[in-house]
Amino acid sequence: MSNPFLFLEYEPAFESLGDDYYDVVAAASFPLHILRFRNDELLLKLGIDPQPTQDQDFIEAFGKFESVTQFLAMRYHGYQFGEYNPGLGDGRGFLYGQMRGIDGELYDFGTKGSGTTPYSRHADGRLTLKGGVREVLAAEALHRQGVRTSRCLSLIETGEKLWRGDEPSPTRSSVMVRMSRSHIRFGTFERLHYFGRADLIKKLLDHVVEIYYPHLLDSGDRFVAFYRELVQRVATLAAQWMAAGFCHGVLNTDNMSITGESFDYGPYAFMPTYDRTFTAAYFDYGRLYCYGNQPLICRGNLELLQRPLSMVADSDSLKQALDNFFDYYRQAYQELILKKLGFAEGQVSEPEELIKLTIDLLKDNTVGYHDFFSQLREGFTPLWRDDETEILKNIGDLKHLVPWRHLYCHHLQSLSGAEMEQMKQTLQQYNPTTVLLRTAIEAVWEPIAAADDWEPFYQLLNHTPLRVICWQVRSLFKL
Ligand SMILES: Nc1ncnc2c1ncn2[C@@H]1O[C@H](COP(=O)(O)OP(=O)(O)OP(=O)(O)O)[C@@H](O)[C@H]1O
Ligand SMILES: [Mg+2]
Repeated sequence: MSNPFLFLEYEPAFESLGDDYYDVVAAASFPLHILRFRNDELLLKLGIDPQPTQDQDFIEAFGKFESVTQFLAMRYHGYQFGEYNPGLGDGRGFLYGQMRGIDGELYDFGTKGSGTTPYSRHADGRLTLKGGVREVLAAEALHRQGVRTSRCLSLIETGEKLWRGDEPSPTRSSVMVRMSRSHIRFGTFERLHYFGRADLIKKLLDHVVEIYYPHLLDSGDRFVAFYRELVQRVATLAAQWMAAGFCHGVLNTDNMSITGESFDYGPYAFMPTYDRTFTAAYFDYGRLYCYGNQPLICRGNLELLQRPLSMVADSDSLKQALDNFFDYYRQAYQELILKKLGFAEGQVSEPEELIKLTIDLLKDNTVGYHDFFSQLREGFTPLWRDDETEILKNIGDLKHLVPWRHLYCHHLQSLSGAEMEQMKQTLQQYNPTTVLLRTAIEAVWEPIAAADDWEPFYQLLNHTPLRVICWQVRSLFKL
C-alpha cells in the first residue's frame, strides 16, 4: 500500500504567491524516528482511511520528510510584548503543503522542530519533546472544549539532545506537524508594511479573501469586509479562551492567525482558580498577556493590523469595524458561560446578572474554576428547580452562594421539563471531565521522562470512545 501522504492532492496556494513571501528550505535529518502521536481524527477530515495508514507512513512523510512538495519557510515579523521585531519568520518550521479537507476548506500542514532556516537567528531549529507533547495536549483539549484551534497531526521523537533554559537539559527532541486553517499571521502583513510594499499587501489580501473568505468576494470593499469579519472571529476566539479558563501566554502578533484560529501552544496554561492576573509565561514579568488581558490584547493586535491594511483599504472604515470588538466579545462570552451553566441559546433572556454573580462567586472563593462547573455537571438533577438549597449542596460555604443559588433556581424555573432534561447534556458537552491543569501535564510528562512510559499521555488523549471513531470511519467509507 502506498503512503497516502505522498499521494495527497497538494494545492500550492501560498507557493503560487511567489517568493516575496517565503524561502524554500530543506528539512533536517534526524538520528531516530519514533512516532509518539498520530491524529487519526484528522485523517478522516482529509478523506484518508486511518486503518491501512501505517505508522511508517507518518515517519516517512513527517519525520524523514520524503515529499512531493517544496518546503516554504514563511516570512513574517511581529510585535512581541509591545516591541516590533523585524528578525522573525519560520525559524524552526515550514509550510509542508496545503490540501483540501472533505469539507472543501484549504488546510496547511506546518512543521515545528524540522530544522534551521534563514530565520533561526543562531537557535537550533528544534522542538523539545516536552514542548511537542504540551502542544498536542493543548490543541486536543481546546478542540474538545469547542475552541477554534489548530491541531497536531503527528509528533515524532527524533533522538537528539537539546539544551534549553526552561527544561532540565539535555532534553529530548521531536518534530511536530500541525494542521491549521492557515499559517498567515498578522505579522505576515506587518513585514510587508515595514518594507512599504502596498503591492504585496494587496496581493496577499486578495489571496486571503479568495481562499479563506470567499463569501466576501462580491462585497463592496472586500478588504474592509474581511477585516470586519476577522474582528468578529478574533473576539469570538478570545471569548472561547476565557470561557475555557485558558491563558495562551504569548499573544504576539506573529502568533495571531488571519483566519481567527488559535495556534502556537508554548508556555500556555489553564488557570486553576478564577484570577484575571493569572499569567502563563514565566518570562512575562509585567503580566502583559495574563488571562484577564486577553480580550484587550486581541483588540490591540487587531488595531495594529490596521497599519498594513490601511495601505490598501479605507482607514476610517477599518477603525469603525474595530468598534464592534467588545460587543462581539461580550455576546460570545455570555453564550459560552450560559452553556457551561447548562442553558441552551435563548433560554436566559437577561443573563448579565447571572453571569456577573457566577464570576463573582468564582473570583471571591478558592473553588477551582473547572471544579465548579464539573460539580454542576456531576450534581445536576431536575429537582434543583423545586428546592434551591439542593443546588451544589456539597460545595461548602462560599461567598455569594446563597444569592447565586437563588438566581440560578429562578432561571431553572422558567424551563420546561424537556428543557431541564436537555440541560444535563449541555452541562456535559460544555464542561470537560479532564482539565489540562499544569499538574495534569506534569503527571503525563514525568512517566515519559523517568521511564519512557507513554500510557498516561495516551489515556489523557483518549477521551473520545473508540466506537465513535470507528463509527466515523465506517460512515465515511460506507463500510
Ligand atoms: N529553537 C528555535 N530555533 C529557531 N527558531 C526558533 C526556535 N524557537 C523559536 N524560534 C523562532 O522564534 C520566533 C518566536 O517563536 P514562537 O515560540 O512564537 O514560535 P514557534 O513556536 O517556533 O512557532 P509557531 O508560531 O509556528 O508555533 C519564531 O520566529 C520561531 O520560528
Ligand atoms: Mg510562534
